[in-house]
Amino acid sequence: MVMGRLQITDVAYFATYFSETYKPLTIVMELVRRLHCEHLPGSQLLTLIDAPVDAPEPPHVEPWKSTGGAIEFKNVCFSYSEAGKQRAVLQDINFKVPAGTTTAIVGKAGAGKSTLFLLIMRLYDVCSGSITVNGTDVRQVKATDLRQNMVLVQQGGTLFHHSLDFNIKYGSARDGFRATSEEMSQAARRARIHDRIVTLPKGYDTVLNEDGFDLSGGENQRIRIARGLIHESQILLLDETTSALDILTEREVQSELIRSTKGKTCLMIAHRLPTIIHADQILVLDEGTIIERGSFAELMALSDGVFRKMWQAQLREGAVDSTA
Ligand SMILES: Nc1ncnc2c1ncn2[C@@H]1O[C@H](COP(=O)(O)OP(=O)(O)OP(=O)(O)O)[C@@H](O)[C@H]1O
Repeated sequence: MVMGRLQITDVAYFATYFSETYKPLTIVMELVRRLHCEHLPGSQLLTLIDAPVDAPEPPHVEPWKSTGGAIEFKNVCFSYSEAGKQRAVLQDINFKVPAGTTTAIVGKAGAGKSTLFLLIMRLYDVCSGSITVNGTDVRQVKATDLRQNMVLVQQGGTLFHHSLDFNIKYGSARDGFRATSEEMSQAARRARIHDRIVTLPKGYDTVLNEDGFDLSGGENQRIRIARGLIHESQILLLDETTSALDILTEREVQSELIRSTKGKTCLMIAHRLPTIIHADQILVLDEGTIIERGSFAELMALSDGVFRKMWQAQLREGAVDSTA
């Protein structure tokens, strides 16, 4: 079953991701955080764990680096195994994300949106069909090589009990913490958190939960956005990234995200629809199938369309302003 190799940063990265959904892994997360932050410098830890990855990998694969960020799903079906039974979650999913474009994914809770990201990152393999990144089937490359080309920023998630500097630069951990202080503050500016950080007595050296500084949910989210922006990857996976922000800040951060992700392939799962107006394509997912697709204007032109109804519902709730 297992053939790959895992580094400490991968453990931390995916434990962070899973800690939201799989509570037992918060224990792993805590362990990693302690190791990472209290005992050794991060750079030394990069090679500390060389443990197997729980994912099947083809033998003897050459190191792989994608030269572009195009993604394609072809006839993808996927089921989770639940109490020994298979439960179908995605059926016959087909879509293309050309390199450098933005695709938004919307749909009800449980529709299967986040599962698409898990499959792209190969945390699970498709049951049938295929997913390619820049033309290469993701099952043909090492998971670590694949993930080197992408970054996931999600709604929840954990920051380290360490300085803000470390927490943001952690986005470049897989590149050997190569990010400079200038790149870090640039990413923080884009995520609209720089101005807040520089008002703190210790600035970027402020240690979270020490130095009298604790983060609000929105600030936490902006630090993680800055961390995501610092990572030099061709593919950005944004899962409800700006949902903890108030509407005004969300708009600001969103427009910065659009600016800073220019040229990168971006997939974003969004609940608040005004944040995805400018996406090149929007996919509407329902119970594991794509029921509508098109640009914002195309979907709004469907008089009885599901997207249009979602928009109108949000308009009534006040989540959409009529001038958006
Ligand atoms: N590890 C798992 N094992 C079994 N079922 C799972 C697992 N993860 C997710 N599911 C189920 O698969 C379905 C799709 O989940 P997914 O998280 O992809 O939906 P989603 O559209 O992202 O939902 P939300 O908007 O609430 O985040 C849901 O019914 C969920 O309960």
